[in-house]
Amino acid sequence: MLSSIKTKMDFLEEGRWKDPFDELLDSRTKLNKMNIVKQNVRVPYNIDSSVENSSYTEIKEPNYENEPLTFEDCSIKVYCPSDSISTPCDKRLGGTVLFQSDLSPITHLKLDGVEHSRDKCADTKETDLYVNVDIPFQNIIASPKKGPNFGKKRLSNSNEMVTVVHPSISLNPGKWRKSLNNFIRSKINETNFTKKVEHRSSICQDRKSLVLKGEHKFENKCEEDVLKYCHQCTPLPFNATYEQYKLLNSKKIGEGAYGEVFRCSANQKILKEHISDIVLKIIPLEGSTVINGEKQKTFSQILPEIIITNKMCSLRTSKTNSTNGFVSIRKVSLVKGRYPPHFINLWEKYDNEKGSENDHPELFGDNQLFAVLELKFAGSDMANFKFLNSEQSYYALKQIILALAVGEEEYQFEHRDLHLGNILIEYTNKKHVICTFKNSKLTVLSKGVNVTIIDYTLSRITINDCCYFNDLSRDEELFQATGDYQYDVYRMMRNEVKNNWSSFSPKTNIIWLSYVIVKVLDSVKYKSINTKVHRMYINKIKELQNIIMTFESASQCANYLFNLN
Ligand SMILES: Nc1ncnc2c1ncn2[C@@H]1O[C@H](COP(=O)(O)OP(=O)(O)OP(=O)(O)O)[C@@H](O)[C@H]1O
Repeated sequence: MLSSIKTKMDFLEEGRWKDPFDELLDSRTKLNKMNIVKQNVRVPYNIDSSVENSSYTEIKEPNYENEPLTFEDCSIKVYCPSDSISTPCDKRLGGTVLFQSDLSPITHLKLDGVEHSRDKCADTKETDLYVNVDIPFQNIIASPKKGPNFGKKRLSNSNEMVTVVHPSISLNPGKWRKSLNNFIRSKINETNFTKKVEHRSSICQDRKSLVLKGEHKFENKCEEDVLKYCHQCTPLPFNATYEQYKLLNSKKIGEGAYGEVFRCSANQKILKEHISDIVLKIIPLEGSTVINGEKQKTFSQILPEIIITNKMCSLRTSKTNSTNGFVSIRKVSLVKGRYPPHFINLWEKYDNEKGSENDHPELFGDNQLFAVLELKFAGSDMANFKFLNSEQSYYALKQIILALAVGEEEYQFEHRDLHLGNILIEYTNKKHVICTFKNSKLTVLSKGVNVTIIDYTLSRITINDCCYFNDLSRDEELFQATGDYQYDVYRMMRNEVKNNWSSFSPKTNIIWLSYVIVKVLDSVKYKSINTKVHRMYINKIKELQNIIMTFESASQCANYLFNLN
């Protein structure tokens, strides 16, 4: 089949592949160049899990010779007028790791240098699993033991903050920024860490986030807007809003650099709306307490996540273009107060069983604000899901392509961080997954699985001529990591958008699809691989792999896969 595709392509005259959508893209590019479209461009309010705003202009070169480096020395500071930034805080992918780059993906510091030590991972059996860790921070304490609580800030019995230290580093694809941040924190004793952290805005702070102003002064009324999205006038008391008896079968299921994620069923007698299985993503806001090594998100940084999540969810009921492929949000709340004890118990249980990389939520005080995103539970991430065989993963892939295509059509959506941790899979009894694409009803076989895309930290959308995006143009460290195709993808995206992150460049979705295809072929888990059907669909996926980069958008790819014009 592949050879026939190739042959066809060889003989087609130029432009033959273009459909009306391509033409639209062409003219959009022209219009963009002429500065006619997108007069109102909002650069992201997206923040991500690892970076945040900085508000400096100076780039300070550390004085290596005369004095020890400090956190301040290590930070490249970039002026950013108001809003924030973000970063991919990726998901845990379970695989191993490694930044083989000489430069720290976060700090731009040369990781192998000062003392030429190679800190080998003590906690892994793989002999070549190491990262050069000569970070030029002083006061590094390498503990000989690694416990489950390594690297975290905790309250000691005497109520003093202590840091548990661990000796080695192991950075996974996925939430790499979080991992490295934790690693650095854990290598620094508490006194110095606390002192230094007060004087920095982030370990990895050189990403700017701009707001190119549109018609209304969005950034000045972000708190108001967040409250509006919450349908509230003031923050609600945290404990009373999420009382234990309202939630059944609660469990912590995940964590990000900012958020803690709990799963529970709403008690139907208490909550009228019927959603049986919900996820609470709890994100501290606006406080001065540094948490998980990062400053807390601001209203202006959380707002885009709320807006994009809402918009992508609204595609479920949209007419011309609809899909269930983006996570469903039930509501969002702004709450205030200490972390409720039942959530603390769940946090500790998770920590004991799995080991948390996050700080203990007891750190939060009485006046702490939190955004609580109530999402529908959507399964486990693709890196941890075990597919029956490649037929199932092939149809999961088709669902992803369709969801992205629908997002492109409706909102000029680009996900821009579609690693396996941001693709959730759950079992379904429904035979088909249905969507509407450019007014046509399309049906994909589910083969027993349903796919949901989450985490819009780096995403880009256009709503009413306002573009929300995350300006990665100064985010050098994001483009320096190596060790997994995921990190090449960030560089490929940068080339594609020519570092103009506001532009609609749906090819980025294609680049991420090429990554997903590679993972489906090479690293996702399968129950059964010695079957004819598995081999057959592996070949089909390989055929798709061979042509995927010829498409300019997920939309164009969907046209091809579904034989549309
Ligand atoms: N709707 C959901 N259903 C099931 N699991 C979820 C859902 N949302 C989040 N999770 C789980 O929680 C984890 C953390 O969620 P998420 O990535 O949204 O947090 P985050 O704080 O944005 O992370 P980061 O910013 O560090 O990337 C996910 O990797 C996933 O395992």
